[in-house]
Amino acid sequence: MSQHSHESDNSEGELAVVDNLIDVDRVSVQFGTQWILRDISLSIARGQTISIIGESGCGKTVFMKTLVGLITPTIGTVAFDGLTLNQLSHSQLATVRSRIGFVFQNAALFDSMSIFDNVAFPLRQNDASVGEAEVRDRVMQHLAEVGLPKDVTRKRPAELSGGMRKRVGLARALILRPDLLVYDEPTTGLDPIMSDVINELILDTRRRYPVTSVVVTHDMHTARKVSDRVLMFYPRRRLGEHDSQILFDGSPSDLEHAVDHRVRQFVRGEAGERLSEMAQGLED
Ligand SMILES: Nc1ncnc2c1ncn2[C@@H]1O[C@H](COP(=O)(O)OP(=O)(O)OP(=O)(O)O)[C@@H](O)[C@H]1O
Repeated sequence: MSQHSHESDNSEGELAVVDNLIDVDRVSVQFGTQWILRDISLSIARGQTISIIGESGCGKTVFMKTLVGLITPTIGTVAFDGLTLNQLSHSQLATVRSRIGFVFQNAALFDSMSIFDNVAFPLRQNDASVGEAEVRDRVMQHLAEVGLPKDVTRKRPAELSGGMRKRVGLARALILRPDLLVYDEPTTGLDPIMSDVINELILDTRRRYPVTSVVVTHDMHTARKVSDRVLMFYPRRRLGEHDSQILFDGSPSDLEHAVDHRVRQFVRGEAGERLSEMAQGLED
């Protein structure tokens, strides 16, 4: 159990141990004169799958990058497994990154490499001494887990469909057995059936490994289906100084009945007051 675990009362009044992989403490991020994130504090429990939703430009990607140390907060700290990211050396940060698997929106495969070499890449990069027999075993295991046949290994990414490329991206993200998996828009650009295949794979991956997952998505079906918890961000510039930027933090089943009408509008896909704002030329 890590040092930053703490005890809290559960509903029965007993003490339950809460073990967080990530602790975000009063984080704000500013670019130029603009605050993109303001005073965000939250924790992500080990094994939790959390979806981040919210309109374009609200800061989902900036938040995700801050979680993994790609952006240093202007104010506040992010701790990964008890390690405060902005206090780490480059090599310590690289070690933390090797514990994080990224599933990128466009799969981000290397076009000139075979599927086999794409999936093997993080393994070979991370540990030059790993033998080819082990590389082969692990690549084949992870390709099988994402439902890809053996004969894809020699192909190049361009020869596969978008859905297959996403699955290769997931196999590659899993090969180092990460503690954290970050999915950036995992279903964007896929048809509804293939989107559901990816949703099932996200669920299946969680069943197979005790991984913590953060899913940045516009797809409400994905957010509802794969998450234990949903966070809805709102653009900082549209809020008053003391308003919370997280409009919703809870179970996906509670989204429809959220107290805040902006959450209900978002999940139902209703433009609401934006239409009148646009008509008045106020929309940015
Ligand atoms: N490196 C940067 N420098 C300056 N501004 C940035 C930078 N990265 C993001 N921004 C700004 O921060 C805001 C939030 O961007 P972000 O990409 O996090 O939005 P998002 O919620 O992920 O949107 P989308 O759903 O469209 O991907 C935007 O106004 C964007 O222009």
